[in-house]
Amino acid sequence: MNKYSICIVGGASRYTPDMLTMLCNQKDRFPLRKIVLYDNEEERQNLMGKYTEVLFKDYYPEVEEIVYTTDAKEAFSDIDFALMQIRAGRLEMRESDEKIAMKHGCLGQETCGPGGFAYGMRSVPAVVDIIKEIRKYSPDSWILNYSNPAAIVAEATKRIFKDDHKIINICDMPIAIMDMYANVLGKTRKDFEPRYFGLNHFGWFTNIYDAKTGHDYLPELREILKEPVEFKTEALFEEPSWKSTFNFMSQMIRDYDEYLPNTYLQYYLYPNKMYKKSDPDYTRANEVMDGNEKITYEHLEKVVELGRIKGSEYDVDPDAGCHAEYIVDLATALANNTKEIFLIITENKGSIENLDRNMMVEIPCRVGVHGVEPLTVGEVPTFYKGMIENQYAYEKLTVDAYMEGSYQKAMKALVLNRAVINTDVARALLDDYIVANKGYWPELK
Ligand SMILES: NC(=O)c1ccc[n+]([C@@H]2O[C@H](COP(=O)([O-])OP(=O)(O)OC[C@H]3O[C@@H](n4cnc5c(N)ncnc54)[C@H](O)[C@@H]3O)[C@@H](O)[C@H]2O)c1
Ligand SMILES: O=P(O)(O)OC[C@H]1O[C@H](O[C@H]2[C@H](O)[C@@H](O)[C@@H](O)O[C@@H]2CO)[C@H](O)[C@@H](O)[C@@H]1O
Ligand SMILES: [Mn+2]
Repeated sequence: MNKYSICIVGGASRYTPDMLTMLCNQKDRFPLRKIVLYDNEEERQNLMGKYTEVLFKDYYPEVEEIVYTTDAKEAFSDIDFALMQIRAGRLEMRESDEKIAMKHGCLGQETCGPGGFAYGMRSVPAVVDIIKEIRKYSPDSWILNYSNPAAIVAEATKRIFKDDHKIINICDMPIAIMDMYANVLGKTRKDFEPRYFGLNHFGWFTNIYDAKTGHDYLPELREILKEPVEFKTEALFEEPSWKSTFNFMSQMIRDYDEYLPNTYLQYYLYPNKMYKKSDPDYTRANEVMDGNEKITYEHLEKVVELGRIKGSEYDVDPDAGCHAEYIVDLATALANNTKEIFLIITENKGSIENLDRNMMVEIPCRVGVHGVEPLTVGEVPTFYKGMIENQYAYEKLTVDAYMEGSYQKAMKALVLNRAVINTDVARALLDDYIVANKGYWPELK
């Protein structure tokens, strides 16, 4: 079997440790010869690199080369897969995005509403620069991007890297939701074959088929989930804001008579409620900085200090997060031609018959050595069509604003966003974001 060389871009991300554990667990079906961590923050990168050395010494000694670097040439030469998870401006800028939105009376969220717009304008140039570097040194590598806001990043990569079918944009929220369904029904996510349509963080499950029998679990799931249920989940989702998000699915299911919604729709269908639920002085960015990020980094320090991990009090959870599993599943499908179905953010090209062919939709696709092959979705009903077209126009205008350096397009994008709507609010938001994002955003004229 081939052995692969992979680079984790944003190597010091708090998602990297779970990813590394998952790679150790999957060595039989996705064996590695080399792993590279690339980040632009040297200190964090070195700690993650040293942690990788300890972890792989104990769990993956077969890997011939471990590299951690801030140098693009060193990072991107001789790689088969780049797994991209950068956060331009880090959590400090996420905090700024969320708090500026709240200051203007809009919900403060990292990928939805005005926060997602601000993050998109930072993320696109950073992701584009990195992809150009990757293409210089490893032109044939697969690039699996899940840097957010994935909808906007995907629209930009489609336009800028035309016909590069080896750039794939993905999100694991639907996977996490399917894990919840599986838990509720006493199954595993892999027992299901989903049907889904929409945009990233803006979509609906239409069917949850049994992968063997074809039985559709969606009607019974809708009945069960009309009230919040207890379900076994990863530690992160025990946090109050995630709990509240999963519980809120019940409200959406009671209010709408079809399908099962992505959790992120709460921000667009109930923006006022979501705004009132949030603390303008302590947003999700603060929770992550004080919680998950702190815990992750303290763990790394302890392991590196001890110099070993297997059998120690800091040993890894072999059941690492579904986020990591999904990425490795996808890489395996591309490498081993498994033809499994994944929900991917891809160009519509007629899959959803009554939506723009060029729209970057999130839909089921078969994945194999030739890349992503979308399944046919058919037509979507008027309500969903209207919602999606409005949101996609916002996403397109955001990318236009970035590419043309246009203040007008940026303002129009914000007005189209269901969490903003008012022109005076859009202008005020934009003016504050321009100041806060100096050095990250292109100049808008
Ligand atoms: N699509 C999804 O479903 C999904 C799921 C989880 C996380 N994410 C995304 O993954 C990313 C990482 O999230 P996180 O919370 O771990 O953030 P984080 O800040 O902990 O880690 C991101 C890392 O990227 C690095 N970075 C930033 N800009 C860079 C650049 N230009 N070049 C190289 N490295 C750079 C940072 O130094 C940091 O170490 C975010 O974009 C997040 O939204 C996406
Ligand atoms: O508020 P955060 O930073 O905790 O989460 C934001 C991300 O939320 C989703 O990702 C989940 C993922 O679905 C789950 O499997 C697990 O790994 O945790 C992630 C959350 O940290 C969402 O899909 C991402 O786009 C967000 O970045
Ligand atoms: Mn996502």
